[in-house]
Amino acid sequence: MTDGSGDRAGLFGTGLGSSSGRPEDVQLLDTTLRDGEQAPGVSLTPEEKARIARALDDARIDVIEAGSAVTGPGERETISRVTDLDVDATVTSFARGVQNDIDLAMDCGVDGVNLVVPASDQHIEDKVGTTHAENVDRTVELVEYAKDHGLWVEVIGEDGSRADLDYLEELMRAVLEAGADRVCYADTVGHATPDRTIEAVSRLAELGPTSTHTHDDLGLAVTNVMASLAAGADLVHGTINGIGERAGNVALEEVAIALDHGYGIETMDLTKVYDLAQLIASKTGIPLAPNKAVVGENAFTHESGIHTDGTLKDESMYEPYPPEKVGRERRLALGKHAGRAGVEATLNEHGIDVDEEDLRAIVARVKEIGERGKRVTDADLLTITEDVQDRERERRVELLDLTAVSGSSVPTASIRLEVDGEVREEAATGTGPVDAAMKAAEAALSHTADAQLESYHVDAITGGHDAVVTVEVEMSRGDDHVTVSASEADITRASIEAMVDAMDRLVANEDDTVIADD
Ligand SMILES: CC(=O)SCCNC(=O)CCNC(=O)[C@H](O)C(C)(C)COP(=O)(O)OP(=O)(O)OC[C@H]1O[C@@H](n2cnc3c(N)ncnc32)[C@H](O)[C@@H]1OP(=O)(O)O
Ligand SMILES: CC(C)C(=O)C(=O)O
Repeated sequence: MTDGSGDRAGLFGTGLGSSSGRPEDVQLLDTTLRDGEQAPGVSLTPEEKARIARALDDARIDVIEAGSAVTGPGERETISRVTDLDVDATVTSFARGVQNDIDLAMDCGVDGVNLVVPASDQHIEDKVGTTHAENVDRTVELVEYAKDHGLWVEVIGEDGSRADLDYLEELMRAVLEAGADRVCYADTVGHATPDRTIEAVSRLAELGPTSTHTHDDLGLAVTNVMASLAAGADLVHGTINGIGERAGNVALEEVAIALDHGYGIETMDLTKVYDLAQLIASKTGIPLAPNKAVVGENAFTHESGIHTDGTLKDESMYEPYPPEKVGRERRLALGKHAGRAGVEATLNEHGIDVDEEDLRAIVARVKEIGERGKRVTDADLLTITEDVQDRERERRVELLDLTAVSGSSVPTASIRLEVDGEVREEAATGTGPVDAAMKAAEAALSHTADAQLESYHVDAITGGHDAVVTVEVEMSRGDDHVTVSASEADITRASIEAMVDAMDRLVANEDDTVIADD
């Protein structure tokens, strides 16, 4: 579907995605394992890099920059693990304008190098301490050396966006003549405007195949990629989730969806994007902002009554593209901005019909809770509805007792539950007391085996080490989903209360035999 602008005539009037000679075939270079890993505090193990590289390859990324071989022996081991995978993508290593960096990259078995040389006066004179002429000569020699060793070579002019453009052009012309496969325009400090980007990239693209490497310091990373493509670049460097130095690199998933949706240009397999984003967030420890485009938790969640009502009438009413396109699902949430349509639809999902009068009362109560700044879970909604309809809730799963022990020995927990009048006891160990308790609860409820924990969130409501925490869980059983929250000073107890409550809600309408012990 290409319905973003409805206009394939072009970006900035240049004809991106049209038949005007601008690239329709755009390739992606993922540098999550190199520039992404340069985000402070991130260090991926060989196993993690291999797993991420495999996932990037499955998502049809064209080039994987697996790291900087010069960094050290540990990094070389991780790069070698990636090259051992024998993926379809071209696997490269960063290398400075130093022969030893190229040799170390080759020792890791890479297909190519991203040869990074200074391009701006500041980088040439003050950082590397060379001259403009010597920089050209040295880079040409290194390109010839790398090509003689059978490598794919991309020459990156570091700080290219602040370079003198005549010099940048001279440098890049020389390296292409020396056999480099492509050159790369680098907005190293994320300083460029789209106009500057178009000016620089169009000059390089006249010389030969040109890549673009943008950073988000001004929030212009995606715009500058689009400007680069419009100016003739045909390969985009970026990272999944936009992680990287300082404010990060351009997020490849944002580039990929913008090209697909806006211009009908296909790049990576978009259906793999969400799983990739989760993998990178969990392995790097850099969480996704809820409002992050494409992969943020809220990207396809609708709370406002007007939006929810519109979405229920036509799914595309408040979405630029369907969530399934990027491997996601649409969700409706309840809170202060809820309206009748959304509340009624959520109740119907739980098999509950309400009349107009009850619905009005339920909506008012939902808004009241929302106004207190609380997320309104399914369990909150069901409790409100029972109250409004004057119905007693008969619990089928109840927590009787919970003990969790942690410290210098292996965390252990034991749990006692009552399920349809029958007492069940289980114990388990885990990575921490919450994990141990959740495992014990899962074991005690294993007769309801098909229930899955879909998500688990913790928020501290008050500050300090005696803070009250709210745990929100989402559980599913077949097609049924339920969200439940519980607040306690004890995080283990809050987790188990939420989980047990969710199970109780999921089996509420089931036949007695479903959770009977066998
Ligand atoms: C914009 C970017 O993302 S660039 C990539 C950043 N990535 C990294 O820095 C990878 C991790 N880095 C490292 O492990 C180390 O910095 C190493 C191994 C590369 C170098 O370590 P050291 O020898 O201790 O040098 P140090 O880190 O202090 O300084 C960097 C050196 O690289 C040189 N250098 C920087 N860029 C380039 C370049 N493009 N070409 C050649 N040399 C360069 C600097 O001039 C400096 O050399 P000097 O010590 O002779 O002045
Ligand atoms: C090494 C280069 C490509 C880089 O990361 C940058 O310029 O930001």
